[in-house]
Amino acid sequence: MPKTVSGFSKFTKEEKINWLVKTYFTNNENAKQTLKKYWNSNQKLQELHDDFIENTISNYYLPYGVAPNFVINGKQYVIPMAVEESSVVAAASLVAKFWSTRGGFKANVISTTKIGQVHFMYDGDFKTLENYFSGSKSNLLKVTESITKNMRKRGGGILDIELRDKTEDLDNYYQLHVTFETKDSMGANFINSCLEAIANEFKNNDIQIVMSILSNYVPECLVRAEVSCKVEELFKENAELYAEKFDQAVKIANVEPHRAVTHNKGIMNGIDAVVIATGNDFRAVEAGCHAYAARTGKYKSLTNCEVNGDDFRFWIEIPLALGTVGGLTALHPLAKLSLELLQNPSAEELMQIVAVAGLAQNFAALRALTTTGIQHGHMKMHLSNIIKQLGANEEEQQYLLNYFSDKQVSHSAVVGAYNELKK
Ligand SMILES: CC(C)(COP(=O)([O-])OP(=O)([O-])OC[C@H]1O[C@@H](n2cnc3c(N)ncnc32)[C@H](O)[C@@H]1OP(=O)([O-])[O-])[C@@H](O)C(=O)NCCC(=O)NCCSC(=O)C[C@@](C)(O)CC(=O)[O-]
Ligand SMILES: NC(=O)C1=CN([C@@H]2O[C@H](COP(=O)(O)OP(=O)(O)OC[C@H]3O[C@@H](n4cnc5c(N)ncnc54)[C@H](O)[C@@H]3O)[C@@H](O)[C@H]2O)C=CC1
Repeated sequence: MPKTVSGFSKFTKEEKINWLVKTYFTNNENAKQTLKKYWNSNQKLQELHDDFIENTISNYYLPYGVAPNFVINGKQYVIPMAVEESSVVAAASLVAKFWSTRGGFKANVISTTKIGQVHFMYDGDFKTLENYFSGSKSNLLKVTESITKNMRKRGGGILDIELRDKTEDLDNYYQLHVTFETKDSMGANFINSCLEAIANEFKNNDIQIVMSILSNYVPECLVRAEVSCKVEELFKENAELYAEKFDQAVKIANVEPHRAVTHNKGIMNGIDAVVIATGNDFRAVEAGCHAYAARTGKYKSLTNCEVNGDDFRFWIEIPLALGTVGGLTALHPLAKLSLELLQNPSAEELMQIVAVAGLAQNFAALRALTTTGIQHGHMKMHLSNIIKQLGANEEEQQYLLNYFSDKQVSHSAVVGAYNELKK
């Protein structure tokens, strides 16, 4: 077993790679070459990426695609998507085009409040704590003034500080529950700085601060996106039957968590791709969306459907804490480019775009699932990946793509056809 390494963080990049390949790889040169192949030839750009995180030894890049023809609240968009999974961008593009001739997507932001909490322990009389809190509340706001000054000028800042008694859940546990408006920033660093200043001012001999941190659960930072049309506009044939099956698919996701998780994974295919492309924090968005899906105590669909006579309506309501300033949004050249492609949206507009991407993705998946089945389209897009994995040359690749143009694609069918060709 390799020995623990000390001082690794102080090694140069080259030294880190040398240590790694010597310790963990049998073919040192090959591993080194793979890592180096992904370095950017522009040294400045590479240094920028090196500095995003710690112990950077290479870049791990995702394909960056675009889905054109989105119409959101009457405005045209090309949506950037950073994602590794085939058929996601194709599905978004297909659905964007489909809805562009049916009134497009309608989206609106319901609320934009973010939350942060100072968690603390207190083993005394609640009335005394309440009095102490109300006596110090104005001071708690005062100590954050230098941090919130610019945000207040933008119309944001701290909205309120509440004392919450959580002793029913955990002995001696209380919170300062703080609400924020962070305008065009996601606000994580801003919120955390405010919370630490508040905690520092609030603590006393009887109050033990445990931690001060924003919450990634933001049910009051909500966005809604919707599509609607007449049932007969939905499907070329058997529209009523397929609309009913589509509706049932959503209902199933609402009652069956195993299905709901996959259903919501499909939604996140669209959401994460845009969140990543715009330099936002996809872990925060993922955690918040799944918590919202489970807000009733049961994990459910993030989308809803209604078929009312001739009318079809399909919508999503999700919490999204996004930024169009701060974080990596201006620092990562591709994130910056994505925002420019989206015509430099405000955070609220970006919330609408991301919600639409999630809804579009779910529409594509449900339409495929309830009609042809998912594998038909997905495997059509995945075909070239399978062919490349087999090591087919250009000519063989072309032959196999033609061969499968009118056949069902599966991994074993492609392997079979390739082996036949090689005979
Ligand atoms: C895959 C499609 C789009 C094929 O759909 P199709 O009707 O066979 O496509 P087409 O070849 O007739 O082309 C029509 C349009 O689709 C788009 N399109 C088509 N091909 C491409 C391409 N190569 N590159 C870019 N765009 C493409 C594009 O907009 C194109 O229009 P055009 O540009 O020609 O004017 C369709 O079958 C589909 O939407 N399937 C669903 C795919 C899906 O949901 N994938 C997600 C991954 S599966 C998963 O992870 C989630 C899941 C499914 O488990 C979630 C759940 O269970 O709910
Ligand atoms: N739990 C979590 O989600 C955590 C996330 N993070 C990271 O924090 C980063 C996001 O934090 P932020 O505070 O948003 O970024 P940030 O620290 O880059 O700050 C953004 C700043 O931009 C300024 N600003 C300029 N114009 C503005 C406008 N129009 N509206 C609002 N602010 C404007 C404000 O001073 C604001 O504080 C992300 O990279 C995220 O990954 C950090 C800690 C925890």
